[in-house]
Amino acid sequence: MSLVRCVDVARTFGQGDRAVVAVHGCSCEVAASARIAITGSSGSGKSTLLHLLAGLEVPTSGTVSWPEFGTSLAERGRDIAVVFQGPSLLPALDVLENAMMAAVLTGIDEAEAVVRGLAALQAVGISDLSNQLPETLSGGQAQRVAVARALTSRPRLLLADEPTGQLDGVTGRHVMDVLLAAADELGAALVVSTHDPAIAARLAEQWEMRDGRLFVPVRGGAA
Ligand SMILES: Nc1ncnc2c1ncn2[C@@H]1O[C@H](COP(=O)(O)OP(=O)(O)OP(=O)(O)O)[C@@H](O)[C@H]1O
Repeated sequence: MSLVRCVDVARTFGQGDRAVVAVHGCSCEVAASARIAITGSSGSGKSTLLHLLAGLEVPTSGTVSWPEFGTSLAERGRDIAVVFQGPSLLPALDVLENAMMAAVLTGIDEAEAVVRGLAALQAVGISDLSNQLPETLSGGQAQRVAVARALTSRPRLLLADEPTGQLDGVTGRHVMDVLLAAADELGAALVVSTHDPAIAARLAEQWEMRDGRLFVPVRGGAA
């Protein structure tokens, strides 16, 4: 069962002489139980591919489909969660409100969203920070809130863009522990883009982006 199917997908930014082809003719599928690392150097197209898988970028050509999810953005929003690269917390909301946000936006009532938010903050190890504002958090703490937020909608597809990129080794490993445990508990697919070979090695499949082209190893064989 595939959650996402990309067929000959390309994404170009800009036009004419300034056009940058971030992703070239990429075909791939994400299975329901997948654990995938997308590796590659800076600028190779990892974030663009992740955003295409999430439906946050529209392909310039080719098709992206989500056979198991609804066709509307709202329906997909219930099943797909993204941990973004870089700061993504809303500064006026406290940690719990930020964590609840994904659940609230998918129509979960507030009392249930609070329960889910607190459970997610506990899972990432920062429930004691619930009432603090993002400006008081370290980078590692903020990233854990971003992970907690992604969990509160109980997604079936969890996409994380360099979730450990700004973190020290210990904190990064803990964030990966949380993502892997959450994916197992939710029964979700997990796709993580990363520069870090040690992080990539924790996922069952390694996909590589090189200059916008995707290389997916053949199962049980050579790349
Ligand atoms: N919105 C945009 N407008 C113009 N160019 C873009 C845009 N987004 C990405 N690009 C370009 O597309 C290419 C791929 O970028 P992308 O961010 O997907 O790579 P990446 O592998 O995720 O890089 P990094 O590891 O540094 O985050 C780069 O040349 C980048 O400059």
